[in-house]
Amino acid sequence: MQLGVIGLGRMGQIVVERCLADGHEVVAFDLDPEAVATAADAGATPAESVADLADRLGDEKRIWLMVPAGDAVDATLDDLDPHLDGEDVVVDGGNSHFEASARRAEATDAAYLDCGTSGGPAGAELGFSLMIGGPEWAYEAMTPVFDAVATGPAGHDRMGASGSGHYVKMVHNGVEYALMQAYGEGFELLHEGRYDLDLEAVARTWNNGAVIRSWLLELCEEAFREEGTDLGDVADHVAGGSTGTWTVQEALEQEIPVPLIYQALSERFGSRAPESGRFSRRLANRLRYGFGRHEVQRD
Ligand SMILES: NC(=O)C1=CN([C@@H]2O[C@H](COP(=O)(O)OP(=O)(O)OC[C@H]3O[C@@H](n4cnc5c(N)ncnc54)[C@H](O)[C@@H]3O)[C@@H](O)[C@H]2O)C=CC1
Ligand SMILES: O=C(CO)[C@H](O)[C@H](O)COP(=O)(O)O
Repeated sequence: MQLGVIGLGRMGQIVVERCLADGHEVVAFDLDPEAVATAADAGATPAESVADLADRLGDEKRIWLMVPAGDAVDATLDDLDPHLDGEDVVVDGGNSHFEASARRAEATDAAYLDCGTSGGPAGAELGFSLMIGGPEWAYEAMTPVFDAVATGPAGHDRMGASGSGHYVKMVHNGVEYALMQAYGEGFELLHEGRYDLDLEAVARTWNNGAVIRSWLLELCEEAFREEGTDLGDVADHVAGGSTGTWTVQEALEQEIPVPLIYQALSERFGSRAPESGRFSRRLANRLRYGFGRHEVQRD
């Protein structure tokens, strides 16, 4: 299949490389010419603009957006819209708000798929987990690409109508916050508690058969191995927070109590006060690098 990819950062380059590796043809565009050159080196056809990318795709265009959520998605769709009709499919693989995705699906002539993407740059080799919302026929049409970008056929599914893919990803991120907070609190107690423990050894032991083993726990093990059992100069400042905020806002609207997710989000906000000093926050800061290659704040 021929696929246009717009947005060639940490995640978009992986979409390009996994599609090329699976035998698909890729046309690539980014505002940053260096990112386009990287995609071209990997085997993609470089495009000079969104319009150029659209021109290089035939009828029944298949386009994947991997730009930052918000204005960049709307700006890209504004440029794409004159080139799209009802036989085309656009996938937004970023972390857009589900209501914005439902609005965009209504507004564009193309079939619009909102695709929550999990696995982060660190999961590039394995492939991603993809949660997709939008028209069934468009999901079917894009399945060869989803097979390539995801871990395989079991790594993606259609969640339901427009918006549902990003809705599921939003809740996924809320769960991610609470899990990070739980590991952070446990390791903080072990770090400050009664025994002089090697936390890498604790994490490694837990990762081998314990009830609480997980990828995030493997990233805890990696963090202690690379930073030391006291996390070295990793600061107690946790960035990010938009998807967790949306999860809490939606839970309030639905009157569903989500105290763990709310608490994890407020811990992030609390970490931004000067000299907050908590170990759990320092581990959360380092884990965001582990799964998302987000910059580690250091003292
Ligand atoms: N990094 C991660 O772990 C994950 C990120 N996401 C989401 O995927 C999306 C992309 O994330 P990253 O690749 O990490 O971001 P990034 O910042 O590494 O890359 C974004 C790319 O989009 C380009 N760009 C920005 N505006 C553009 C425009 N109007 N037209 C063309 N190109 C444009 C930038 O030049 C940059 O190369 C975001 O929505 C993010 O929230 C989703 C899951 C995991
Ligand atoms: O979606 C993700 C992981 O699943 C991305 O890493 C996202 O950037 C996390 O951002 P935040 O910490 O602000 O929620």
